[in-house]
Amino acid sequence: MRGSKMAQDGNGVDDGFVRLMPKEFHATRGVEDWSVLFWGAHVFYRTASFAQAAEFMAGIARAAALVGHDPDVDVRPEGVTVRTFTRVDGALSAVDAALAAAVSEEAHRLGLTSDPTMLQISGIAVAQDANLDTRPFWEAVFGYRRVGDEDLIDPLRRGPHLWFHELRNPRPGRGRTHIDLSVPAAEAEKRVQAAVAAGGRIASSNAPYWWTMASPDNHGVDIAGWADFEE
Ligand SMILES: C[C@H](O)[C@H](O)[C@H]1CNC2=NC(N)=NC(=O)C2=N1
Repeated sequence: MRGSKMAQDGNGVDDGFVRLMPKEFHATRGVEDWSVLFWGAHVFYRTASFAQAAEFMAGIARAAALVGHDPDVDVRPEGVTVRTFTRVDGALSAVDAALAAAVSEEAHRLGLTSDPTMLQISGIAVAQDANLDTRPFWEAVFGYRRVGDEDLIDPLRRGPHLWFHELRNPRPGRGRTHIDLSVPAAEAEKRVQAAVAAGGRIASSNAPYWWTMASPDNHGVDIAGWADFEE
């Protein structure tokens, strides 16, 4: 599958850890609230206030200290998003499952509930001619760093990543860049249907792994659920 992004794109980086595939991650007890998207395992818990989000943040910090692995955390008054990964390309290991379970325990202690419909990772896919390398330009413009041969990422993992792929046959009516959206597997098709209801079109379907969508004026968006089922 084209989608074995994370497997292939450890990109020669063998950090000597035992990779936990998404299917194995999901088989771990206590991580039921989590989804595996591009760049790691993610969860979103709703909070009633910023103060409650901060209280949860303190619990997350305790969980991280206990497990010995630090997550990325996005704190908003509406809720808290947590991401864990082991390798820079988002590949997981057992420690991510342990941290995920510990974070969920803290959330449940506070009575928080997760909402997977709030999870998504967006990226910009840039097509380039086979013998052209435009990565240095994009690296300079964004101030991004390389991960493997195909991706550039925000060093603090905030903005969308850039993915470089070869421009295959010219595709009139579709530009040289498209948007990638990685969502929980259970959300992908709903998102496709919502996009169609809003005037979009399915240009090609690789259901349930990914759909290539076109906006009413032919901008491309790929909606991907595959990261959540990789075995
Ligand atoms: C829809 C499809 O899953 C996406 O276009 C994938 C394909 N493979 C990919 N591979 C890499 N390395 N980065 C990506 O962002 C990416 N996106």
